[in-house]
Amino acid sequence: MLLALDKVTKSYAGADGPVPVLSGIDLALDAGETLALTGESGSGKSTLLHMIGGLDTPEAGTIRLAGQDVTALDDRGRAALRRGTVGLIFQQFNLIPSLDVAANIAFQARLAGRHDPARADRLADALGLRSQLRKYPEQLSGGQQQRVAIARTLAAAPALVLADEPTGNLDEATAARVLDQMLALVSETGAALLMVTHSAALAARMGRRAHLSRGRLA
Ligand SMILES: Nc1ncnc2c1ncn2[C@@H]1O[C@H](COP(=O)(O)OP(=O)(O)OP(=O)(O)O)[C@@H](O)[C@H]1O
Repeated sequence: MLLALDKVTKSYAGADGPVPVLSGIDLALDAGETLALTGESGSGKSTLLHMIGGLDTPEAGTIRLAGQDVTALDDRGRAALRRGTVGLIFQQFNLIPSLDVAANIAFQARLAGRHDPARADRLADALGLRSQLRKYPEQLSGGQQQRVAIARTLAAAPALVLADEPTGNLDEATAARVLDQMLALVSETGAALLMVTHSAALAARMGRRAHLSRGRLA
């Protein structure tokens, strides 16, 4: 089992006391599996991804990832997890403004000690970034920046890709093509993919689907 969540619970402070967001989430994901996570705006999808990626901590419950208890790690341990095991693709692309596209794509793979120029090239081609490699993030459109962020994560070949609406800035045809690439790469490396999406068409192409509502997964 690559990822196992056991009774993960989280609430945020509200005006009248704590407001529960996640109420005992159980979830298991094997290497190679792909899961679409759907749910209304505000249902807690990003909160769940942040906790799996070690960016936030649950109040109760445990998250085991690649044999480690994420909830028991200190800041350094969680940073190491993000560097080596998890790839995060968020709605904010967090590209490095002083690096060109090629260097942005290679950045995480280098940190993880897994830079493979051939894989980086292949991803740049597959995601339609070949002619953008010497440009800087500010010279790109939102959709191009999003594709660089996706290429950067996949180039590092993480065991688990966590993606929060990774194709939200792309038109339907480009989104479908980018998902093809994500699915091809995770299948090639045996990674698992957990992707938040509002698109039923994209969700239908994932191996499994889970819906988050009222703090619970169904
Ligand atoms: N740091 C925070 N402090 C207080 N409340 C928060 C915080 N982060 C999230 N929330 C609340 O928790 C709930 C879940 O937020 P979250 O961003 O996880 O939802 P989501 O399903 O990802 O939504 P969307 O689809 O709109 O991105 C929301 O009601 C939000 O207001």
